[in-house]
Amino acid sequence: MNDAKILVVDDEPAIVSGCEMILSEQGYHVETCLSGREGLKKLQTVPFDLVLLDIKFPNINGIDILKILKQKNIQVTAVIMTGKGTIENAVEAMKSGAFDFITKPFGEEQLLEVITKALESLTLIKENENLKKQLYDKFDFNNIIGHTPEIQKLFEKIQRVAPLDSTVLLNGESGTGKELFAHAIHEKSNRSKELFLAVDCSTLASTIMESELFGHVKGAFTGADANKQGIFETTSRGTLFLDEIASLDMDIQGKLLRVLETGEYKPVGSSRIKKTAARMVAATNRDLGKMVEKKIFREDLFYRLNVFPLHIPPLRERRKDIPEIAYHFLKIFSRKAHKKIHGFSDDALSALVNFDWPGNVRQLKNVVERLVIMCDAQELNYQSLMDNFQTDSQPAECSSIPTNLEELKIAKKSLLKDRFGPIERSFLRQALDAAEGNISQAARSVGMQRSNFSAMMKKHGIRF
Ligand SMILES: Nc1ncnc2c1ncn2[C@@H]1O[C@H](COP(=O)(O)OP(=O)(O)OP(=O)(O)O)[C@@H](O)[C@H]1O
Repeated sequence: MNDAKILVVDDEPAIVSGCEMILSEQGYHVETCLSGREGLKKLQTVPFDLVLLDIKFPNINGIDILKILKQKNIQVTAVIMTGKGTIENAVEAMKSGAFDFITKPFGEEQLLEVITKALESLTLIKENENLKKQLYDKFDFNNIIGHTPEIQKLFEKIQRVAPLDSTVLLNGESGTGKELFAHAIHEKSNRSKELFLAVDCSTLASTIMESELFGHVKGAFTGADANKQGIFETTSRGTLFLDEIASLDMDIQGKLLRVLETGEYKPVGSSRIKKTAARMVAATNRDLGKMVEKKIFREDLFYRLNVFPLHIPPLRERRKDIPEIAYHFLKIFSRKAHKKIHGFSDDALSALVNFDWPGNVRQLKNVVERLVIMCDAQELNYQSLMDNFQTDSQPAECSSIPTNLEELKIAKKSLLKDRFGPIERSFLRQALDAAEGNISQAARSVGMQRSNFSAMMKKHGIRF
């Protein structure tokens, strides 16, 4: 938000001109006032994104200014400048709605850090407001939601590969949307009028899998009392989505390779060759390259599948998509439940953005669904979110059994984080509630340094 409009209000000319210089150099539009009254007047007449406000003026103090702005419903993010030893005032200012404070004297780095943090939070608040406005009229159903460059690049690649017959290999953690993207490939291809069939390769035993995929003839095995058409034949000229391809055993891998190379296969028990024109899209949450190295996945099949690999990043690597996805599901589930919920509170949305989502979009979807079911208010707030995170504490997803010490350590760390995160958040909330929002007091009451306590708050997206 480098085009943000910032007002600097202080009666010390050196501070005003110093801040003006540093902030203008970053591209911000800066205006200045040398008295509290002048600053207040300006804030009431001109819209600013942020005000950097001294706490002490001869006629009016910064806290009074904040209170007047609040009464008049003037929205501006405030960062308060305080002198040494006036920490209590700073806390009061935060309670009156200031986003943060900075203690004088401060350096360029400190100033820019606090301003960047405040503006980042403002961006999220504005986005929340926009999404609330759009909630009941804009989103399209059944969409793949995502505007981050990572997802936009994926869309672009899908546009290019969809009309071709090339095999696509989707890779991504569980719940990132692999099936949704596979479907999008089908929809954007010339086969969109044909069938899209999804097969989860991990659910069927290999003996059944072969006959499921390729069909069988009467008498091929005990119980085969009639000819049966396989999935390839059913798919015909459509798209076959092979999910969890890493679960296929070596024998079927060989048969699949033949289909990919020649389009030919034999039903179980038959010597007659059949041909398929199905397009294949495969998906896995495992590292097939590593499986090849360990000789548990065929190298030739890997290269055949890997013609056009698409990686879907986990949600924690595209956090900017979280608000829009959360609102997308809010719209779907509130309609379903016949509830008119206006949106998420800012701190609830911030917590959603900061959570790591080990179960990715699927987990976010489940949390929002549960929130909507439980919600009797017009807004989904932080507390209801916390309550629902706690009931969401099912074992964190561990996509595969670790195969070495390093992987084991990573899995352990991630499980600990998933279990511990909600407890840590509730711990902070409890201390803050008991201290009526006074951060220093809350930190003291639990035996922590204020700086560590606020760092932990920041990690969980808690603002006071
Ligand atoms: N970008 C997105 N926008 C909207 N919904 C999404 C998005 N990504 C995933 N979803 C939804 O999240 C859920 C999980 O997605 P999907 O089943 O495609 O994930 P997956 O990667 O195939 O999971 P798994 O590996 O466990 O099979 C689905 O309900 C899907 O519709």
